[in-house]
This record gives sequence, C-alpha cells and structure tokens, in this order.
Amino acid sequence: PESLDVERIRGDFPILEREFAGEQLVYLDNAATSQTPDRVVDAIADYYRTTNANVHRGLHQLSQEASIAYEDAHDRVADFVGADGREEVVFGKNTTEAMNTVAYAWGLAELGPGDEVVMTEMEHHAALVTWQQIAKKTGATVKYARVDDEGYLDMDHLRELVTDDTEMVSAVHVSNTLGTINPASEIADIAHDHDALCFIDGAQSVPHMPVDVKEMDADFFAFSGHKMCGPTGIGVLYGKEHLLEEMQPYLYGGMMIEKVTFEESTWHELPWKFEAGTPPISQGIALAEACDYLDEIGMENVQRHGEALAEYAYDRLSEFDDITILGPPGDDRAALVSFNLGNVHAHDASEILNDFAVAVRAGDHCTQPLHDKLGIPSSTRASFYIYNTEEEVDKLVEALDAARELFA
Ligand SMILES: Cc1ncc(COP(=O)(O)O)c(CN[C@@H](CS)C(=O)O)c1O
Repeated sequence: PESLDVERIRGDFPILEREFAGEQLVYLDNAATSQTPDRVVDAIADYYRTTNANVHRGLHQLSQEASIAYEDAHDRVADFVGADGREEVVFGKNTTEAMNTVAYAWGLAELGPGDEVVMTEMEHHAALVTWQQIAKKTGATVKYARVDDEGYLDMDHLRELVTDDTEMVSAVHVSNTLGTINPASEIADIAHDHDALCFIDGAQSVPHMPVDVKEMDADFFAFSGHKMCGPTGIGVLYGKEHLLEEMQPYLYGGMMIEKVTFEESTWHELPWKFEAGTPPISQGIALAEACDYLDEIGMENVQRHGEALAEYAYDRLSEFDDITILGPPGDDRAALVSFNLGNVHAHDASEILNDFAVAVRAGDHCTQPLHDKLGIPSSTRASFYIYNTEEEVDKLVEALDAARELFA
C-alpha cells in the first residue's frame, strides 16, 4: 500500500522539476545526499533574515534568540533519535567528523597495544580509515567481521572476533553500498558482553527508518543532516552522557571553555564542550526543521516507501542476465541498489544514465575494501527517498538499455 503522498511531497522540492537535454531529472543519488524541501530552505533563509547572531548567550536580543534556537535544535534532534536531550547530542560538520571526535577524544586516550577495534568489511571510510589510523597511532589492532556471499554481516564471525581484548565495536547500521540493514542492537549486545563500547554509524539509517538509540543501546551513534532533508555542514554525534562527560575534548578554543587562565582552562558543560568555535548555527536550526518535516510524513512511511522502491528496482534489474546486483534480496534491504551492467565500467554506465538525466552514484561509495573483497573495481548505485517513484525506476532501466546498446 502506498505509504506516503509522493506527488504532494515532490511539490516541496522544486529542484525535481529541472530538465537536462530535454529529460526531467530523475534523482536517484539520495545515499550521497538528499534534496532539501522548501520549508528547510526557508528555515535557513529566515534565520539569516531575522535571527542571525552568534550564539552562547550574547546579551543582545538577536544573540539570545539565535542561542535559544540553536540550543533547542539539539533537543529536537535528540528527540528524533530517542536520545535523552541536548547533553547527549553534539553538532559538528558531518558523520565523518563525529566519528573522528570519538576516535580522537576517546580512542587516543583509551586504546593501546593489545587493544582491539572490531569493525565489519562493509564499513564506510569514515569509520574504517579513522579506526585504522587511530589503531596505528596507539598500537591497537583492527579486525573486520566478514560479509557473507549474500551481503549479510556474518554475526557468528563477529561474535568470534569480539573478545575481552576488544575495546570498541564500530559497525555501520545500513550499508551505503549493499543496502544491508545490520542488527545494531545485537551488535551492541555483543560488544557489551565483553565490556567493549559500540559505535553505530547511522548515516544511512536515520534518514530512512525510525531509530531509537536508547533501545539500540549504542554508546555512540553518528549521522548527517544533508542525507535527511537537511543542509550540508551539520552532522550529529550521539553519545551516552557519562561517556561524553568522561571524554576530554580534542578541538579547543572559544565556546567550549568555562574558565581560561594563562596556565589552565576548564571546559563548558555538555554538549558545548565538544563544539569549539562558532558552530553550524543555521544548519542546526534547519536540521530541526528537517526532523519536523520527516516526522510529519512518518518515519515508518519513509521506510516503507524507500524499501518498496528498492525492492521494485531489485526486481526490475533482476530481469536482465547481464546485471549483477550487490547485497541482500530485494525484500530485505534498505532504500538502495548497487549493481554492475556486464563489463561496462560503472563510470561509463552512469555517464549514459546522466545523458537521460538519471542521477546515480558510480564508484566505490567510500567502501574500497568492500569492493576489493567483492572483486570489482566499482559499482553503480541507485538510492531512493520520499520523492522517488516506480516510474523513475523504469526510467533508470530504460536508460540502462541505452548503456547496454552502446557498451555491451
Ligand atoms: C554509511 C556512511 N557513513 C558515513 C558517511 C559519511 O557521511 P558524511 O556526511 O560525508 O560525513 C556516509 C556518506 N556516504 C556517501 C558519501 S561517500 C555515499 O554516497 O554513500 C555513509 O554512507
């Protein structure tokens, strides 16, 4: 059953009316970044037109208003993912920065020779490279739980790898390449069974499904505003309050301090301790608006719509013997499908798709080790959101026919 009113929603995104070479845009690159609805764009414009000032409670009216709006945005975003409140929600640039915050502020202090960080083979570079490099700096070891032939995380192998030497289990909630939805709560339990912490990368889950970080019991969780109808320049680090309290900041400067002398400094309370310098004010306020926008649609409806489109795309692409699809079956995946067309390089395929105004991602999707494991240099990825339709999937398939004619 149709779970949301796509045509009404499409009216919120004027960009979808754009035409290239006489073809209307078919935007299927939502895993890279989503489009931005008018009311979120308006929230940004209204901020700069009416409320713009620096935050942290300057004494003048504008600063008071901007400070309250920015601080309240933390509460709204916390509520969106089931966190207790602003103390557990740090605003930064993006998911990548959120992961680096934990790697530097916790990892450098807590990891040493003999300690282990367990990840999965499907991790995005934001996690994989970060923990790989922090391990090198600290003498710790990284291990990778296998992805099986169907694209699922091998949970038995994960259980085997996590031992009392494990200090951190860092896993992606939804794979941006495979579409696999990992059992985040179970992963957290495995980590906690060995007194390890658990970091769940939620960049591809928060925009697409209901997420409750308390039910999941992740110790850290990260996501980006630009993938969920928000602007770029805002990412969110959720952390259990006692962990963020214990962690020392790694970015210093104004805003994050309480008292500074020539000899010593003390830190501001959470979350400001981790928000050094002038923060992403308009972006944070706009992200709160994006949360309202998505909640009005309903995250269950967002999930149902995206996964139905992914299943439809999986079925349509499966009609062709020369198309190889990555990841789990069509009825058990998030709102994306990565595939290859015969021996046509993903870049060539996506070039032809672009000639038909079909926008997809081609490459390794920042998961090069996973592509190496799969024995492929790259893949083409179609990823869906609230404004996409089955007709747009059909246009993708038609455009692939042209690529087949040209290259195969
Ligand atoms: C699972 C996962 N984890 C982290 C990131 C990083 O998000 P940033 O907002 O860029 O910091 C992403 C963003 N993946 C984009 C760019 S590579 C994609 O096209 O798939 C992601 O998918």
